Amino acid sequence: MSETVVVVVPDADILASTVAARLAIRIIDAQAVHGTAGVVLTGGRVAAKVLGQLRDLPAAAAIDWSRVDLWWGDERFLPSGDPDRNETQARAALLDALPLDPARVHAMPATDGPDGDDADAAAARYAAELAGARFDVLMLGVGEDGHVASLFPGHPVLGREGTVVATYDSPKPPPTRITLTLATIRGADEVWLVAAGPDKAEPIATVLSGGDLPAAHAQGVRRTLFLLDEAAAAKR
Ligand SMILES: O=C1O[C@H](COP(=O)(O)O)[C@@H](O)[C@H](O)[C@H]1O
Repeated sequence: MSETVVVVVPDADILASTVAARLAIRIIDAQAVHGTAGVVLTGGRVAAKVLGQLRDLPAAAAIDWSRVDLWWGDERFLPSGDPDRNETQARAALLDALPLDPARVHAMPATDGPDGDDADAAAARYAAELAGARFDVLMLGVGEDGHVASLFPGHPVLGREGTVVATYDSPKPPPTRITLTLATIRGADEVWLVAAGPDKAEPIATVLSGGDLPAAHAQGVRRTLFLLDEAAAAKR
């Protein structure tokens, strides 16, 4: 039986530092049990803050970064190095400073990758790469409209089958994106929904009261954590 836990902290800075601390411990524990840790990163403002905090966290010295697999929950389908790519943001905030094994950094393909601007082929390539992967923790930001990854409310992408899919007309730019499906998200051991700020209060309240938004369907096999600041939790 999966449990859902809601944790509220005073503000976005404290949220970022506490999520970073949780993430470090989760990785250390996963490595103790499995030898490796599988982490799914998210894009968005609070995610960048979390990664920045992890960079400066003393406990992160206990992580063997060469045995961490990094994945992404979604990606804006743009050229590699584009500042709007979630990968670029994560590299700048943290990854470039870590002794990672490049073979374990599983960025979603870019438009200048082997499939060019064919987002369907790029999504299929990523699906093949993640087949059989273990996700110890999968982090998600929550959009003002209740989207997670690039799964937008009312969008046909929600009904797509498979593990990774392309979407061509996202309401939030850029329109072409690659995203894990809800089925894949729900295969993670723990799902963490991380949200800060008053713009997130409405969707968080809707989701926690049983409303039908994409974020409401993002649940971990063992645990689902809502990690919120007071502003994001204000209307629940
Ligand atoms: O476009 C995206 O937005 C969401 C939420 O971002 P935020 O800045 O409002 O926190 C993010 O979770 C997703 O990964 C990203 O592609």
